This record gives sequence, C-alpha cells and structure tokens, in this order.
Amino acid sequence: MAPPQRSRVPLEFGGPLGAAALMLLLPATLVHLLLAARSAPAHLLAPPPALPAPGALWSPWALQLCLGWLGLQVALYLLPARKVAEGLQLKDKSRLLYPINGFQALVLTALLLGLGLWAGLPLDALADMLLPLAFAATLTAFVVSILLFVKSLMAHPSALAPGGNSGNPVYDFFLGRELNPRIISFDIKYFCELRPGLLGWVLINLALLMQEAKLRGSPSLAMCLVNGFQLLYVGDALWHEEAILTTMDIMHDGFGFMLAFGNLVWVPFTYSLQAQFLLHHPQPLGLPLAAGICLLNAVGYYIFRGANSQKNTFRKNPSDPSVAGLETIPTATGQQLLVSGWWGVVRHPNYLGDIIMALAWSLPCGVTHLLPYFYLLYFIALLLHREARDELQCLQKYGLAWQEYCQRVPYRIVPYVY
Ligand SMILES: NC(=O)C1=CN([C@@H]2O[C@H](COP(=O)(O)OP(=O)(O)OC[C@H]3O[C@@H](n4cnc5c(N)ncnc54)[C@H](OP(=O)(O)O)[C@@H]3O)[C@@H](O)[C@H]2O)C=CC1
Ligand SMILES: CC(C)CCC[C@@H](C)[C@H]1CC=C2C3=C(CC[C@@]21C)[C@@]1(C)CC[C@H](O)C(C)(C)[C@@H]1CC3
Repeated sequence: MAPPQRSRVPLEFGGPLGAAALMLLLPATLVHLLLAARSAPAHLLAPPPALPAPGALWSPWALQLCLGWLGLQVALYLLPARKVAEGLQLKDKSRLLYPINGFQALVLTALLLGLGLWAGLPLDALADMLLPLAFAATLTAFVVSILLFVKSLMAHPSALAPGGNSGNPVYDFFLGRELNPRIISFDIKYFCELRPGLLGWVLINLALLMQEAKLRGSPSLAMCLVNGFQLLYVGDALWHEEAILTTMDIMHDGFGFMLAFGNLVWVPFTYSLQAQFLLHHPQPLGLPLAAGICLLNAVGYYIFRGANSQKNTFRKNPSDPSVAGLETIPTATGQQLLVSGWWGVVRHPNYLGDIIMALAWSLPCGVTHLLPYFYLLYFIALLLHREARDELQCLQKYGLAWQEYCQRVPYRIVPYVY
C-alpha cells in the first residue's frame, strides 16, 4: 500500500513538543485540581497542601469500576436504536451510519442507578474515590489511544484525518490519525464523545450531592443548582445526539489521546469541579440570587441550543422550513454558509451560549475562591483556540465565500466585543 500522503495542515497545539507537554501537563493539572478542591484553602494557583501517596492514586477496584462503567455504556450503545442517522459525506463520498440512542442510554443508566440505590448501592462512596478513579481513567485513556494509534497504521489513507497525520508519531498520537475509527460498526469516537464521559460527569455530580446530604442532612441549594444545570447540559447533548455529527470533533478531528483523554477523563473529573468544591466548601445561596443564576443559565442555553440546532438543521436539510428563509452565501464546494439568524449575529453564537452557561455553573460557588471558575477560564481558552482552528479550516474550505462571511459578520463570539 502506498505510504499515506503526509497532511500539509499546519501543526497545532505547539507541534510535537506542545503535544508531549500537554500529555504530561493535563494529568498533572487534573491531580492538582482534585486535591485543591478537597483542601481547605482550595487554591487554584498554589500547590496543593499535600501530594498524594502513590498508594492513593492506584486502586484495582477503581480500575474495575472504570472498565465496568465503560462496559455498561458499550452495552447500552449496542442496544437497538430508535433511529439511525447518516453522517456528513466523507472524502470518498460515503456516509457512515450512527445509532441515535444516547438519551435511551441516559434513561436506562438512571433506571439501573435507581435500582442500585434502592438495593443500598453506596453511590456517595464514589466521592471519596475521585483520585484513584481519575488515575484509572487516565490509564484507560492512554491504553485506548495506543490501540487506536496502532489500528490507524493499518487504516486506508482516505480514512485518516487531515490534522493528525503529520508523520511525527508524538503529534499524531496526541491529535489522532484516524478520523472515524470503528470496530465493525461500533464508532469509537462517536461513542466516547457522548457516553462514558458525559454520563460519568453527572454520576460523579450525583455522588457528591449524596455525600453532601449524608454530611449535612440535605444537599445545599448551590449543589442542587450545579447538578441541575449540568444534568440539563448532558441530557440536552444526548437528546440532540444527532447534532454532534456536524461538529468539529466528528467532522474534522482524528481520534487520538486529546479526545480520548478529554472524553474519558477531563470531562467527568474536571467538569464536576464545582460540585467537588461545594462538597468541601458549602456556600450560602439566597433565593433571589439563585433565581438570577437560573435565568442566566436559561439565556445561555437558549442561545447554545438555538444556534446549534439551526446550523445542524441547515446542514442536514437547507430546505427545512425552519431555515429555508435564512440568508446564505454560496460557496465553491456547493455547501452554503448561513449569514442571517444566529449565525448572522456572530460567527460562533453557540460558543457564546456555552460560555454564559459555564458562568452560571460557577456562580453558585460564590466569589471567595477562583477554583470553581477554573472550568469557565479553561473553557474560554478552549473555545478561543477552537474558534481559531475552525476559522482556518473554514477559510481553507470556503476561501472567498468565508472572507465575505467574515466581512458581513465581523464578530467571532461576542457581538461588538470579539
Ligand atoms: N463543553 C465543552 O467542553 C465543549 C463544548 N463545545 C460545544 O460544542 C458545540 C459545537 O462546537 P464545535 O464542535 O466547535 O463546532 P461547531 O458546531 O461550531 O461547528 C463548526 C462548523 O460549523 C460549520 N459552520 C460554521 N459557520 C457556519 C455558517 N455560517 N453556516 C453554516 N455552517 C457553518 C463549519 O463546518 P461545515 O461548513 O463543514 O459544515 C464549521 O467547521 C458548540 O456549542 C460548543 O460550545 C465545544 C467544545 C467543548
Ligand atoms: C483537555 C484537552 C486539551 C481538550 C479536550 C477537549 C474535550 C474535553 C472537548 C472537545 C470537544 C468536546 C465537546 C463536548 C465535550 C467536551 C469535548 C469532548 C460536547 C460533547 C459537550 C456537550 C455538547 O452538547 C456537545 C455540543 C455535544 C459537545 C461537543 C464537543
């Protein structure tokens, strides 16, 4: 087989050196955050009071729980789906099929959890195991990434993602070589993107809420808000599972360590940081402020969902009545760009809505500590970087049409600001 044509896409994330640094820094940052959240000072920028003993990181039981959780979600993914959706057209003009049964998996997981709790499952004990669980999940992410990399060496060149095929093994391992790695019809990236990590996130949140109820008699209003907001976010993602098929991760990015670690480790263990902080640092929250925060989250969700659904509907069927009247810019590829509606306000309205929700998730933790705002700060940095990556990809894809779009929609994320 001819050697794969090396992609000429510019290197990102600082190239091989940046990728190697991130593979060391991300797990180290995770350990720091987990230790800081449960420490009294809860300093984000200072070293944690005490480093964990090696024995505190490794637990065979934690690894079994991780693998068991993965196995359960794989089994739920393989159940008959209410619908099977087609992905966007690939380079070879084919379209992959995706089962749409994520919300079903959420409901079945909740039912199994309810049964377990009724039988006396000590779910709150998870709150005391976050460190070994995170270590086991990180180990799993590394093993999955190695297997994916080896698998990609046998993939057809047309199956490779443009980004993760530089020829440098460190960089390609991080970014991911194969665009849609599958085992028969099991899509590994699509599965990881929405199931084990997102569901694990809300499971950890619930365990933290239950431990707070055990410690203080009842969960605080702040803990209930954070759990509710983030359950809404995960439930929405699974209800609109099909919309992920038109996102960058599925369309452009290979599946390597970045997304494997991001999905399996970073999401469940750092996105639950507010709940972790609240368990160890209870925050008073009055009803008027709580109502204001709920309104802020609702505004963010309205923008997030409206923009994502509008673009996804348009990409799936431009003639759909809900988008047919929108103004568009034709491109040389045959695809059209929306230039009115949400996507006529700024070039990434969905990011704006998501950032507003990230702020609403942090506010119930009060303003005495920076740690609960880590997600907001990380997320803004992630989306700014992601927006720049997407701009480059769209400029390469659409050329003059994208330049016209940028002239007519000059702001990227925040109207009249950025
Ligand atoms: N919670 C989290 O940790 C994260 C959440 N997210 C969220 O995920 C969601 C998806 O974001 P992301 O994956 O970055 O990608 P987007 O959903 O923003 O999709 C970007 C793609 O949309 C298409 N597009 C861009 N502009 C237009 C337009 N004017 N008209 C029609 N199509 C257009 C282009 O693809 P093409 O033209 O090829 O179809 C572009 O590559 C966002 O809401 C984001 O906030 C993202 C990252 C992390
Ligand atoms: C830590 C690394 C440097 C970066 C890892 C980034 C990942 C954690 C995110 C990249 C894109 C994501 C998306 C979601 C979760 C986080 C990751 C994997 C998403 C599934 C969250 C729910 C949303 O509704 C969504 C639109 C489906 C998101 C898609 C992108």
